[in-house]
Amino acid sequence: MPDWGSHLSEMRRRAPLVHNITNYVAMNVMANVLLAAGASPAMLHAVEEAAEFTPLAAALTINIGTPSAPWVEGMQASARAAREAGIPWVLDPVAVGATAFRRAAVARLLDHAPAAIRGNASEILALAGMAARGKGADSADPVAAAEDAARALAQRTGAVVAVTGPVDFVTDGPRGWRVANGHPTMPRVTALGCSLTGLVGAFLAGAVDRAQATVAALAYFGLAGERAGAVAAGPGSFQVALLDALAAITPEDLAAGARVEPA
Ligand SMILES: Nc1ncnc2c1ncn2[C@@H]1O[C@H](COP(=O)(O)OP(=O)(O)O)[C@@H](O)[C@H]1O
Ligand SMILES: Cc1ncsc1CCOP(=O)(O)O
Ligand SMILES: [Mg+2]
Repeated sequence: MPDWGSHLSEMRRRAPLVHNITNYVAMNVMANVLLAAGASPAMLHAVEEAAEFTPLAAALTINIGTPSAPWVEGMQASARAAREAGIPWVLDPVAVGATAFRRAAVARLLDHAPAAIRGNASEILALAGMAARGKGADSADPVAAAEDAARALAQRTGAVVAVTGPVDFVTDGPRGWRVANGHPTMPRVTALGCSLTGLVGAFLAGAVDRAQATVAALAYFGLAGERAGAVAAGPGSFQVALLDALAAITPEDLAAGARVEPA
């Protein structure tokens, strides 16, 4: 079994600058999650500067949570710049099944070869062209229903595909893993999926095995959720406790606490 903790120690050694083009809802918590983990976030989206900034970063994440036409042009330019610079970038297709505008934006972004795609089951099903029961940014499909779609999407795009939920599923096409770490309060706090996408970016910076780095990021975030859930009185204090847990977890904690099985 891989040493999932080694990915955390390597990420903290690099302390990667992660360029995030993300949504209004997630900006603050996503930046705090990255800082608590040991990475360095920068949230920039203006079409006038995004692509100029991307090559300064070790990873890029693109989240379509609150898009508009100028934002989408900045996303496209940064995705192109990341590919040209050989920088891994992660797509978070928030509510991609909800509108034609989101589907068109994502279709263009996939032309720029994301290293990874992280979404909930309804988003991954929709992205793979399957029937999906998403409810805005939330999922109404079980992760298990999206596993085949995730494998097909990974084969089609060459990206690592992570489907998150009660038990996460990660695949690069041929290989697969299930990550059982997590807590039921997590879906009750907004932008934690977005924040996890940022963490995937941080773990992918410099990673050799991008699929295993993605698994490690999901296990780390889920383990932090378990520790937060053990002390929090509700969703409000959960978010604060989650930041504390992310900062406190050591590579040894992750190696011992990761609940990952081959799929
Ligand atoms: N019911 C659940 N039980 C435990 N962990 C969960 C549950 N739902 C989501 N998570 C965890 O919450 C985080 C965010 O995932 P998710 O809610 O699927 O993303 P999104 O917010 O994009 O829909 C992930 O770490 C995932 O494993
Ligand atoms: C509620 C909402 N609306 C547009 S973006 C957003 C946040 C979604 O965050 P997550 O996908 O991590 O739950
Ligand atoms: Mg989401």
